[in-house]
Amino acid sequence: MSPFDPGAIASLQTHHCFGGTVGFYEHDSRVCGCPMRFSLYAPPQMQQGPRPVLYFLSGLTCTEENFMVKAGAQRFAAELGLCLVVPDTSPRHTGIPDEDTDWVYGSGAGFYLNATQDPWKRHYQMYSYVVEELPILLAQAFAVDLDRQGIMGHSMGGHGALVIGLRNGDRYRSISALAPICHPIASDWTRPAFERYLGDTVAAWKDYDATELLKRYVDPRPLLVDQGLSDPFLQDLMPQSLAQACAETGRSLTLRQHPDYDHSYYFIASLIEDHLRHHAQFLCPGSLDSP
Ligand SMILES: N[C@@H](CCC(=O)N[C@@H](CS)C(=O)NCC(=O)O)C(=O)O
Repeated sequence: MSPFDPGAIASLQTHHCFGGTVGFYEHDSRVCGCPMRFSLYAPPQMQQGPRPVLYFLSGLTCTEENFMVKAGAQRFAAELGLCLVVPDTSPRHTGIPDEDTDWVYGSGAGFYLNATQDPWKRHYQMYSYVVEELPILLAQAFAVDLDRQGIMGHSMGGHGALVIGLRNGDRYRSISALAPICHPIASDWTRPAFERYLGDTVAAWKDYDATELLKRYVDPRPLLVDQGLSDPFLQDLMPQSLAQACAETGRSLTLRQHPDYDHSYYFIASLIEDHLRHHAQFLCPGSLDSP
């Protein structure tokens, strides 16, 4: 049996939506050593055969539900034939002391990395969960085409999408982010989580920092990033660090900065269509031909 064999999944609820289905699921994760939840939008085209998968990684405090309820992405996923998958943002109910006490680490704050430090390392393995275990699970249960995967995310999830996408050029054809945490090891807001999960070795932190990773991974996939200029977290998100790293390494980056938009799902809902169309260019080019 594969170490990433996800076992059986339980369907918690399903809802018909734009001709397809929004579903919420739970399974016993071997990688995280606890039950994990995710949501999935199956577009109507999935009834005819495998469709590309576009992951959305959510931000701090979110579950697998926020994006499905608030972003309004299903309308465009149904048009483009994209399967949307939204994992939870961390393991939960693991029994780790203080797991629920602070919103920037522990529950809802897995930072999409593999913790190496006690007490987190036994469960907080979100990087391997998203990259390895979840796709295998999906392929067992749904008509998904794992040769066509894209990844996007918001805030902490934007950080996750950039890091996971950059480090896995062979797995993800397309990457985008909304208000991503671009340089987490340089911010007093996010560095404490890295210290807890990864210890005090800066080299280990750099494996999960998009600005640092851009210097390591050179490939032609362009990045799309949107950022609101009335975002209260702007100072800690550091899009300028990402832009500078892209400029220095020749990476194609479309960084769109929007006056008046904040950090909320109102911002995400306003721009999500552009992100799905960005990914569709690479995941299902034919879908953009129709008017
Ligand atoms: N700490 C604040 C802010 C948390 C926050 O803004 N989280 C963002 C991601 S960084 C989010 O998407 N929240 C969920 C939502 O708006 O539905 C809170 O708990 O309300």
